[in-house]
Amino acid sequence: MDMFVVQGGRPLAGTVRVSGSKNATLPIMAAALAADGETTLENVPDLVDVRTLSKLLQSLGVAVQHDPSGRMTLRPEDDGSSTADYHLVRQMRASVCVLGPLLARRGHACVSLPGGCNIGHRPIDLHLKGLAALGAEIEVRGGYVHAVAKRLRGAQIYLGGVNGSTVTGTCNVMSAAALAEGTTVITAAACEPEVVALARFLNAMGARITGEGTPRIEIEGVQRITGTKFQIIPDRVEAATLLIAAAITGGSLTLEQVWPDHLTAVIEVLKEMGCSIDSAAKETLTLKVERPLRPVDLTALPYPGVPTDVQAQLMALACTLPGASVIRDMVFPDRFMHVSELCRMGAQIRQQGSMAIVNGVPQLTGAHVMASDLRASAALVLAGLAADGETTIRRIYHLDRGYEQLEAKLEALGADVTRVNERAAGLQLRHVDDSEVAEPKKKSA
Ligand SMILES: CC(=O)N[C@H]1[C@@H](OP(=O)(O)OP(=O)(O)OC[C@H]2O[C@@H](n3ccc(=O)[nH]c3=O)[C@H](O)[C@@H]2O)O[C@H](CO)[C@@H](O)[C@@H]1O
Ligand SMILES: C=C(OP(=O)(O)O)C(=O)O
Repeated sequence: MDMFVVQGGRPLAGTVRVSGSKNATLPIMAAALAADGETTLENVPDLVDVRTLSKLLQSLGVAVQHDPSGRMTLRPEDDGSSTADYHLVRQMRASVCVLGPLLARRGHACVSLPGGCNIGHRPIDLHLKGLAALGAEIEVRGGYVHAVAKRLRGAQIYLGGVNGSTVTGTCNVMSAAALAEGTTVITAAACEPEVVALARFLNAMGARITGEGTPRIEIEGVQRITGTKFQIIPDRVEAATLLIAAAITGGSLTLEQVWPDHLTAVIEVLKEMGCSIDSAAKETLTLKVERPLRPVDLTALPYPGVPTDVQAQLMALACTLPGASVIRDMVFPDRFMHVSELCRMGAQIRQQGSMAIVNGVPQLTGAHVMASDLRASAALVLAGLAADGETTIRRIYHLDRGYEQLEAKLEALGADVTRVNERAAGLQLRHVDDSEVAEPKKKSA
């Protein structure tokens, strides 16, 4: 297993290009399964999740090719399996997105209950409710969802749950309804840009969807959809992570190939903290730290609110600002696995239910920490960039699921982040003597 070794204390500076969005790519790849003919996607990031979904789609009879330029072709064949196996599905949440397209295209689907980031309870009841409303017979047996429907029928579907709507649930139901007979109206639909991207992709394939990006999506079913060409949108979560990396190191950064409109809430929070942000140039964002930053009070909410996928990274930043910040997560109220690891680095955080009270400390210190999920990993990297001395972050396989070349991007901005093999480093650590543990190694530059 790999780990990151981060030497903290270097302000980031420079320009970096944002990769294609993981969470837009995955449901779009899954929807390509339901098309006649070949689809070509551009700007597909090279991530473990993308490779896992490629394998899953191949197991379902889709020929997938992804070249280093970011172009991916997907060519579905009619006679593939309709069983999405546990061993692939358990590796990532978004694999559940094959359920709707498989059912709509092949009339039956057998999909393992998904895995994904350990960020709290993640049921798929709303996905199943939506597909059942479209006329599918659904049974959960032996850890698999078994769904059957000769032809789906349009319906009125309310997708609101206790914590808001569901992003991948909206994707699943929308993809299935695209091929249903008659009209479907989804209310309390998720409004995330990734849902909008999927709707536009389906429309480019011949679907008839309106209202995407609002809580009411209307879908007029069509007989067939055909393969198309489509450009994946920039990753707003990666963009936010990089902006916070610049802020936490007191540096400056220009992001290219970014859609600032997708980052309005994050930009507002960073401005409230005191960062200077300029988005005048097209598809570009510049952040500078020109004065001491201030603590904030923020709540992660469904789009257009502050994304839950950026909550951990903002918490890392709050740990370094003098005064008390309050951070809540209303989407995943238990998404605080990063708290204890940040505290290992000297952070002062008190968690009360779905709220964390962060008392900023003058200086985080390097430590051995463990990543628990994708965005928690990113938060630990950011904390490491700001810490005094060396931070080692284990289990970065979580990070590799969703960040393309993060260490290379940070290195290009002047950070010192090295990927090392954990086994080799583990041998070294066993030889660390007591004096080094009592007095952590200081940064070298
Ligand atoms: C691959 C992907 O796109 N993942 C994103 C997607 O996950 P995902 O689509 O899994 O997240 P959801 O939007 O479904 O979850 C939002 C909330 O609804 C609850 N819920 C969800 C489904 C359901 O059937 N019943 C139910 O109660 C969840 O437990 C959670 O509290 O949106 C999340 C919220 O923006 C992001 O953090 C994830 O990065
Ligand atoms: C939680 C995430 O991913 P997933 O839904 O695939 O677990 C994420 O991207 O932050």
